[in-house]
This record gives sequence, structure tokens and C-alpha cells, in this order.
Amino acid sequence: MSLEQVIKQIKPLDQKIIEATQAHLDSLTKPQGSLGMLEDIGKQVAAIYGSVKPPLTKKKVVIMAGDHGVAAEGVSAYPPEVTPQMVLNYMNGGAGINVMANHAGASLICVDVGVAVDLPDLPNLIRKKIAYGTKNMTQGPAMTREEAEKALLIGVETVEQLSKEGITLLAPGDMGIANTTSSAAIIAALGNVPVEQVVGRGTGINDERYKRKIEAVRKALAVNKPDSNDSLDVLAKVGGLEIAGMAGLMIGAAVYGMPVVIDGFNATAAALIAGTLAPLSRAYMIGSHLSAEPGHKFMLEYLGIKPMLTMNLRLGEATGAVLVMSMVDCAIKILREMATFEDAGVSVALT
Ligand SMILES: Cc1cc2ncn([C@H]3O[C@H](COP(=O)(O)O)[C@@H](O)[C@H]3O)c2cc1C
Ligand SMILES: O=C(O)c1cccnc1
Repeated sequence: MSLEQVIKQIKPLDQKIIEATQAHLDSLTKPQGSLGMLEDIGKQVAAIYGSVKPPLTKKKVVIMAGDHGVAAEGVSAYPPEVTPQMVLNYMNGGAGINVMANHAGASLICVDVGVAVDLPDLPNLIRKKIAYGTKNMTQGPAMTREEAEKALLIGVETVEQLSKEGITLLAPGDMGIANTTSSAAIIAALGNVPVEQVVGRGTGINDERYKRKIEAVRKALAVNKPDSNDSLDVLAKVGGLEIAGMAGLMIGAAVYGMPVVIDGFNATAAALIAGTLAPLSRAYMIGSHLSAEPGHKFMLEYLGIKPMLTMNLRLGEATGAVLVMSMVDCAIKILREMATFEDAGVSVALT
């Protein structure tokens, strides 16, 4: 199926269920609206699952991994070998996301969509490499349009498989040295935001590398002239294979009817692509945190997503998203378990 055909399958949320969930929330023993954003999540997930009292979620973290040619410009504090090394770390259970996913009750898989070296056959590693990393975007397009579309479709297919396995809540994460350079270029291009406002320190670069990073983004935009009205063009020219894969996961979540929690700077760059290619997919996205990367707030504003946490996280890997996965279950438990004014014999509001 083509990407266009996939996107056509996305259904808008059922307004009747949103209204019924609002009425149910207002019947529960609390001042109306007092559970704030937990109530918003409750209404959103009830509409996605098609039930005012949905079951608790079955959670999956999917790390998309891919390398970036622009790493050659000296824009990261770490060498590109870290990308495959971290993939093996995920497989061994030792990364930050392994610990945090376990804490949240989520299982994890990693998809190699573009790591620059071959990886071994391992149970939770899905090998779908499209290229050995992207090309250096300061010299020409990072990918072809076909490669970008292929990576997006791998994300969609991954969700199709997970949906068959009974997964109902998704957290896309990223691993790819130098990807904050791509993500900065994406928001600069799509949101028309000045480059110096969206380039941050990523893995913790020094002043010299920071200057090179700003220069790299400027050059990538000047050389490629991505069309801000064509997000597939932006993705192909200045994006990354793992960013495309994450965007595919987000579109897939909407197609297969599951909420998707949006992590930090790189995952939100993917959400910009998904949300512009498939506007209806935005209704399936749940914001998580505000990254320490300065460009993140511009992305969230563009998408109209409200972050729930401000914790100075700047790791990626879906680490902020898994924290919010627990809140999704909490919102569901409120819908399922709280007593109503009538059941508990509590007096309702004065008029
Ligand atoms: C050990 C390690 C683990 C990571 N996990 C995620 N990232 C994050 O940092 C990288 C982006 O930052 P930059 O653009 O500065 O390279 C990506 O790999 C991202 O996933 C990591 C980075 C490192 C070094
Ligand atoms: O916010 C993020 O996702 C992030 C920030 C810096 C480096 N890697 C990821």
C-alpha cells in the first residue's frame, strides 16, 4: 500500500464518545475539571479506543535507529559508532530507556532503518535497513524521496504487527548520532523559525561544535531549499531515516487506533512530519515533556501539543514518553474506578 492510501485510512475521533466521557468525568467525586490534563488524556484515549471505560494499556517502546551523514561536520559530542553500540545496549537491557520502560511496564523493540554498519540477528531487533546512514545534508539531500517514504512505511508496518500482538499504546524513540542537527533543520524549514533559535547543544557540544552545527543547518537549508509546503520533501532533504521511521509509527498509530506518546526533540520532529502529512494523526498524539533543547517549544507550538512535564530531559530514546505512559493508565483508572457522586452519596455542586 502507498503512503497516501495508508493515510486515507485514518479516522477522526468520535465526538460522541468525547462528550460521553466528559459527562462521566463530571459525574465523578471531584470538583468539575479538577484533574486537569488527566481528564484531557482520559477523553482522548476513550475516543481512540471507542469506550468511556477503556481497558488498561499494553505498552511498547519502539526505538528507530539510523545514522546521519551530517555527523561528518563535527556537530555531535559523540562519534557515530555510538549509534550501533547503543542498539546493542538496548538489546542487553542496559540503556536509560530499558530501565524506564521496565518501570512503566512497557516492552521494547528496536528497528534498524539506517544504522551505518551491519547489526547481528537478535530477538528484539527488527532489521529493515534502507541505507547505511543518510548522506551529508550540507552537500545535497540526506535521502531520496523514495527512501524517506520507505522508512515511513516501515514505521506503519511495525505498528500493524504490534497491533496484531495486542499492543495498545506506543512510544516511538530515537537513536542516531547527529540527529538533533536534522531535527533543528526540520523545524527551521517547516516552522520558518530562525536557525539560531532551534539549534541546541544536543549531546552536550562545546562552543566550537555549536558554531559548526548552526553553520551545518544553515548550509543544509541553503543547498537543499526544502519546500515548507511539502513535508516529505523536508524529511527527505534534511531529515533522517529514524525520524522518518518514527513519523511512520505515528501515522501507523492513528491507522491502527492507538494513542502515541510524543517524546522529545527528535520524536517531535517526526511528529511534525506525521502531523503535516496526515493532519488527522494529530488527534492520536499525546504530548509528554518539554525537552531542554531550545527548539522543542517551537515544534510543540506548531503542533498544538501541550507538554505535561518539564524535567530538563534531553536524552531522547522515548525516555520522556514512557513517563507519560503511566499517566495514560492513571487517566484510564480514573474513568474505570472512581466513584460517582450518586454511588458515594456525596453532595453535588451548589447552583
Ligand atoms: C550514549 C548516548 C545515548 C543516547 N541515547 C540517545 N541519544 C541521543 O543523542 C543523539 C543526538 O544528539 P546529537 O545530535 O548531539 O548527536 C541521538 O543519538 C539521540 O538519540 C544518545 C546519545 C548518546 C551519546
Ligand atoms: O529531546 C531530545 O529528544 C534529545 C535532546 C538531545 C539529544 N537527544 C535527544
